[in-house]
Amino acid sequence: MAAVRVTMDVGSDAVAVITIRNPPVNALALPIVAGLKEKYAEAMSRSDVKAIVLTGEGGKFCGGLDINIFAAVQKTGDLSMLPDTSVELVVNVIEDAPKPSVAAIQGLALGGGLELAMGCHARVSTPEAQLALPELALGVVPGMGGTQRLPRLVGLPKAIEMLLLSKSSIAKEGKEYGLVDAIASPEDLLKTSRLWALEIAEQRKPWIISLHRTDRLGSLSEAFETLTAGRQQAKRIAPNVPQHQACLDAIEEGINFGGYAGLLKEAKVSKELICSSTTKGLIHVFFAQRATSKVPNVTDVGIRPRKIKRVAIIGVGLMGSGIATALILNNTPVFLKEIDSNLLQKGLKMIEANLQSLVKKGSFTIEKMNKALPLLTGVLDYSEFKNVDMVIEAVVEKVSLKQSIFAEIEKACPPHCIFATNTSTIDLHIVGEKTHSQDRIIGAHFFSPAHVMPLLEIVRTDKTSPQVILDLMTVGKTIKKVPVVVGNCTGFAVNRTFFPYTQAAQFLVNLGVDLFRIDRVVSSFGMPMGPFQLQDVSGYEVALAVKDFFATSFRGRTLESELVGLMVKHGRNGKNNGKGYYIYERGQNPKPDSSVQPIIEECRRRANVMPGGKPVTLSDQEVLEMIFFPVVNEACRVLAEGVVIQASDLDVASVLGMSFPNYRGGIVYWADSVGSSSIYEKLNKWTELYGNFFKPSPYLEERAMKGLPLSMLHVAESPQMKARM
Ligand SMILES: C[C@H](O)CC(=O)SCCNC(=O)CCNC(=O)[C@H](O)C(C)(C)COP(=O)(O)OP(=O)(O)OC[C@H]1O[C@@H](n2cnc3c(N)ncnc32)[C@H](O)[C@@H]1OP(=O)(O)O
Repeated sequence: MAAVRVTMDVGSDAVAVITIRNPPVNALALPIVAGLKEKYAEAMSRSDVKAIVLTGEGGKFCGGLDINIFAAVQKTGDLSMLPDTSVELVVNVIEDAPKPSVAAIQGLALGGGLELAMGCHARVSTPEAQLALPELALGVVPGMGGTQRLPRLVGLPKAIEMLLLSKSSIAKEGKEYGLVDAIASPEDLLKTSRLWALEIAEQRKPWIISLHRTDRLGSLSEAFETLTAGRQQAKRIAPNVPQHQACLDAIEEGINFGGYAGLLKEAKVSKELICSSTTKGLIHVFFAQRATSKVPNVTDVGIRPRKIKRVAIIGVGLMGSGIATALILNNTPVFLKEIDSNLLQKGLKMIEANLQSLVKKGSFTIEKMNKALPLLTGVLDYSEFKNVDMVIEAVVEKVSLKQSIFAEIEKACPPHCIFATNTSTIDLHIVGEKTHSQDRIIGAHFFSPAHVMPLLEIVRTDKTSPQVILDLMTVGKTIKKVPVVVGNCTGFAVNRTFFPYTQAAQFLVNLGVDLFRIDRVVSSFGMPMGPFQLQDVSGYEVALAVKDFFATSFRGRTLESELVGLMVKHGRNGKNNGKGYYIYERGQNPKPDSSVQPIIEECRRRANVMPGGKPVTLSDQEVLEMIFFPVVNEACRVLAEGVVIQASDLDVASVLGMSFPNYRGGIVYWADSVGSSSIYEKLNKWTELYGNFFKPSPYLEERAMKGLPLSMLHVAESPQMKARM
């Protein structure tokens, strides 16, 4: 029997339980949509069926429409491949049926899954089930009536909040604001749902059609006020993508002309969005992110992750405290080691502050914080290390210090213990040079702030054992990070790819381009902040500490600038001391500081790179390209050297580690949308003008010459290439 199917069981109580079976998340694939129609038709025709309970197999209700359908439509441009799940399925088959349906929700009801449930006449759920309409995060709008039914069930303000932020709720909260009608334990879920469905059929409970409700919408003027606020919020949080405004358009249509008109508008905007470049980028990132968990010779060789019960962290600075926060929040006991009790206390305070800020933001409850804190134990020596399964070293980027720490922990820890380093740049072979445990050495490169940023770059050497890689991937997932496995080189995948980003920006300043204009251009492109504000925020020490590693490793293609050194010399330390390129005042947005201009002038005089001593004139587009094309060029080297397993890993890493705009699909995907030959030509032009920093790599040159995408790692084996040869 095929795994993907819909089944129906009719009980002696005259309730038909219709079950979606499509592991792992019961996505609405085409056979499921067809199966639902078929089983509903059967249930309607059978005289022994009075009511229906709709549910999903394996503890999950439904993860939404099968996103592969979107990918197929985008590939072919054939919109007719999209099933009409809104009117044909939810309205005609479920909502307007002569027999009532109750959704029995467990695990999750996301996107089309929640929309199916909202089309039912009532919803019963287990308390912790996750409910959300995350379609906007995929670049589409809910297409099965979510824009209409959610506001009618939970009220407009809550619906707009859930939609614009793709925010999920757990069912017991959903019950409070009307999304769910009853909560039941997993054991009682079906029993309660069957009873509820029968009671509707027998008119002992109301037969509610959500699409027809208006009681939660408020007055017209209230609704328009909420919509206007929603539109302003959308402009702020999603300025470069269309789906947020489109979603509000569909809601507005429903408020003006009724739910059914709203459904038609929703269907129209859904179709308009699906083949847009931003939606394609977001869907690419969705699948690319899932692909990172498949690592050849690690996840496909039958080994199982070992349990990591206790972790030790060495060095409780900014990174160490962030990593510790992430671990304890996810129930892993942590030993924190520092060299003296002052530093230790400082670190413990930082962790407490991290937790408090998460509570303040509403990400965690005080109870959870109070449960997490006792999982921390501060230590000043290695005596507790005999009981740990993993050590994460997070001290300053100093080779000799790291080497001696690794030699010490080799003696102090049990033989199975994993030795991870959070270095962001140093070659792992060098870090572990003084040990005999090369197979246990691995990079656990977190991004700052480590308890917030989602990427975990897992760096393996040719000696790291698959078991150790798998264990760290599992720890990463446990603490809700996205682990991307990369190879060992200076800067690894992310910092290596992006080192030209800052250098190019500084070079542009030396060429006479306004520093704050550069930041504005880069932010408008979609980065959360420009390169100079980023430098302010991440601290100048980092920039100064890693500069030489890059200069040594990538000799001949780095650009020196004295800007950061001069800033420090003039008493500026970035956000740390409130004075960087910007001024930082408590409770206020950073303001460009015009008094930085003399420092910039001094830097320009020293660099002396302006042609004829005059500032160059560049368009915003040229500024953007001169910053990002060198990054693409380095990404090509990363691909050529096999630092990442597949090009899409670098897309995910750039989005999650550098906040490259996800709707542009990641650095390689974006570069392919620009075209390898155009990037190559521009880089060649700048090489002639400004030198080898811009020189196209052989990988880029080859693809540009052959007109191939950069994401195609193996040219000779590609079918396109063969077809051309
Ligand atoms: C018309 C409608 O309005 C439009 C829609 O419904 S659009 C879809 C809306 N739904 C979503 O956005 C949910 C997307 N999925 C997720 O967020 C997460 O996968 C999840 C929370 C469901 C599960 O997360 P997790 O347990 O970490 O597992 P994860 O690795 O992400 O997914 C497991 C597998 O299910 C697949 N999957 C998850 N949701 C899917 C979906 N909606 N369609 C197709 N495949 C899906 C993943 O691609 C992955 O496949 P793989 O094993 O072959 O790589």
